[in-house]
Amino acid sequence: MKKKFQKALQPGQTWFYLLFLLFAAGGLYFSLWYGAAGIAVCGILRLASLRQESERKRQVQDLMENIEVSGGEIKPAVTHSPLPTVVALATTGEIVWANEAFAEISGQFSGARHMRMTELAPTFETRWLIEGKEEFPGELRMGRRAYHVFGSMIPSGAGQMMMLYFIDCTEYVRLRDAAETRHPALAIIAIDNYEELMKNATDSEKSAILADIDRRLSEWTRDSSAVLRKYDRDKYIFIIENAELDKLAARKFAVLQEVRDIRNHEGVLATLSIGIGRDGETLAESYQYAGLAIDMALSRGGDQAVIKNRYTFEFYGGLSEEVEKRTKVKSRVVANALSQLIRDSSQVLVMGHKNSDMDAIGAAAGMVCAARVKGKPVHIVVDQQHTMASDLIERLESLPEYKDVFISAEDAMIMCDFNTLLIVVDVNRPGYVESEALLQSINKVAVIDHHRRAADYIENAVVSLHEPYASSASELVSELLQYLVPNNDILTGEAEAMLAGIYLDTKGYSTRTGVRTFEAAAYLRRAGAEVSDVKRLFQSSFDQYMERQKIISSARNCGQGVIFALTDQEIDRIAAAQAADELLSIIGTRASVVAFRSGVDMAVSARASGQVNVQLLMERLGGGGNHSAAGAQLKNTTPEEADRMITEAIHGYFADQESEAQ
Ligand SMILES: Nc1ncnc2c1ncn2[C@@H]1O[C@H](COP(=O)(O)O[C@H]2[C@@H](O)[C@H](n3cnc4c(N)ncnc43)O[C@@H]2COP(=O)(O)O)[C@@H](O)[C@H]1O
Ligand SMILES: [Mn+2]
Repeated sequence: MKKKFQKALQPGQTWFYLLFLLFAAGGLYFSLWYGAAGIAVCGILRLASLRQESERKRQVQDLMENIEVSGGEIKPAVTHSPLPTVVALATTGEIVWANEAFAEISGQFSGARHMRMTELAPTFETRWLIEGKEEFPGELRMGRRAYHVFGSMIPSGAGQMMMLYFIDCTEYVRLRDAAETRHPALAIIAIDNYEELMKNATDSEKSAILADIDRRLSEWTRDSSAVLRKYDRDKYIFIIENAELDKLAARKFAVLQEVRDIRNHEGVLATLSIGIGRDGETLAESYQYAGLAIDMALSRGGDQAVIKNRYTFEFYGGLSEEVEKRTKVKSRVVANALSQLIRDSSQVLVMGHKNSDMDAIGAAAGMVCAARVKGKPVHIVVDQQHTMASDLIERLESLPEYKDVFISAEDAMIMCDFNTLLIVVDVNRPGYVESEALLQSINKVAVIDHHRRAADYIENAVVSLHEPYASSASELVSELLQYLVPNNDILTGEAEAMLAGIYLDTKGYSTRTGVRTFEAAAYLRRAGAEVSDVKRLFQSSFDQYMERQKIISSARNCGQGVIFALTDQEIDRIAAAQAADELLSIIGTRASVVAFRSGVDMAVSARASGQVNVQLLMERLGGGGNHSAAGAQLKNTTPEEADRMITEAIHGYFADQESEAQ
């Protein structure tokens, strides 16, 4: 209604002139002259507009009559063509000419003229024509039917025109959609903690737990036409049609919560991981996607569902804390493979993440030790202007073995050859490594990391040790070193660097520690690391202490046990991380979030304990990290925008968690 009214009052429309005339006639009452002049102006304008309109019609007519194919006029052919055809103004989409076939499909025989294309087909747009393409992307819905639309631009005296042809594809779209909804997706379901659940259980308890999991899985799929089969003691294969899968996804894979209610006599909860592959060209490809998805679910800590399609991963769940589930066999196998790789390479480069910290540098020092003992030239690639480990780097640089070991990414690019081995530590996302260009230039890459995976991770690594249950990259490297070098070949400075990495990520052995963490620490202690020397690396400067206190004083309680502090000041990343750590120690706090300015961006550090997963919270802001420590970088964002975005992310996270729990 509003649109019609606006259109009626546009210049060129009869109503516009009638209204004008009414006002001018009203003027007669006040002054004969002004009234008469008004009526005359209105008449002149109307005449001019009629002339313009008829000129435009003539030009369009000319245009239609002058379109020729092989020298023959096609106007009658186009007019009577069974192919619905339209000529419309490119600027407004106003239809200036339509043939009989278009009038039939649009149901607007004479009325189609002067209507806009979007009035007939709301999703119509012209970007494809402007970009020089000949086909509208996807299908255009008009009424209850779907069309493939082809077209081109035609310059004319009446302005830029577009000529559009419509081919009915309703039946094709119906068949394709039906095939897509019935297309099978494949899933692998794994009991995450089978060993732990069954440990010390009697035979009857084991059977009861497994029967309970089987029953809950069957009930979950009962109303669908899915097929569920157990193929190993702790694994199931699951085949389901896409439409049914969408329903399970909409209910956030409720079986994850259902199974979490099962516990053994020691109180260990059962958790599942579900890896789903969909949209593969073949069943085999969907199965391959399912394999990647289950690996992804497990490497993010389990207790979640991951869907992998042709383009991306989607994540559901993952709220519980990860449970340690590692074997030393993997470390030994990786150590052997790394040893071989180092021996076969011309040189070794080691690289951590951007804004490297003591864990990244400590782990890198461990790898330098392995390469040095094997007699290979080795360097650590680091941006010394942007590091949180400058004191540690300085200490290492004072050792004769570390003279010229630290180099910039630019120098590394010049230095590397086709037989260089690049070892990436403490990071698995390509966009977060110290130098993405270097990562892309080297084809022999090994990855050693303890962070949960996000949708993008370094693919095609020749060797990968990825353990989200480990406290730190330094813990993993210490474990590898036990198989790679004799104990007395490790320099005290290297052992202390790795111990500093463990100390950092466990916050002085208070979080994320497992038996293996202490074993690694004991090994480093035997290699000569002094705990008091390590602790000295963590002393804050007076400025850092004051910055930390300043940000803590801006904290506010967001409810749900979340404390949020934001400052528009540019502060040291370490001070922000420490503030987030400290806020978490307030009684009743389940998560802390600290945001601060970093150039034109806003940086975020988040920490959590227990049930809150700050990795999922930070992923809402494009960041990542681990269950209990995560971060994000909000590009080109003001403090006010960051405040709004973070608050929304916190509310969104808890709203999702509540809907999942229902
Ligand atoms: N933009 C991002 N995208 C993806 N992931 C990100 C992003 N920003 C951060 N992350 C990940 O989040 C966690 C936590 O990062 P953080 O900066 O909050 O904390 C790290 C260090 O800043 C902090 N740290 C360094 N030195 C000290 C110190 N002397 N005292 C206290 N704290 C310190 O420790 C955190 C180390 O994290 P790690 O790299 O995971 O070991 C992190 O995973 C980022 O990768
Ligand atoms: Mn790190």
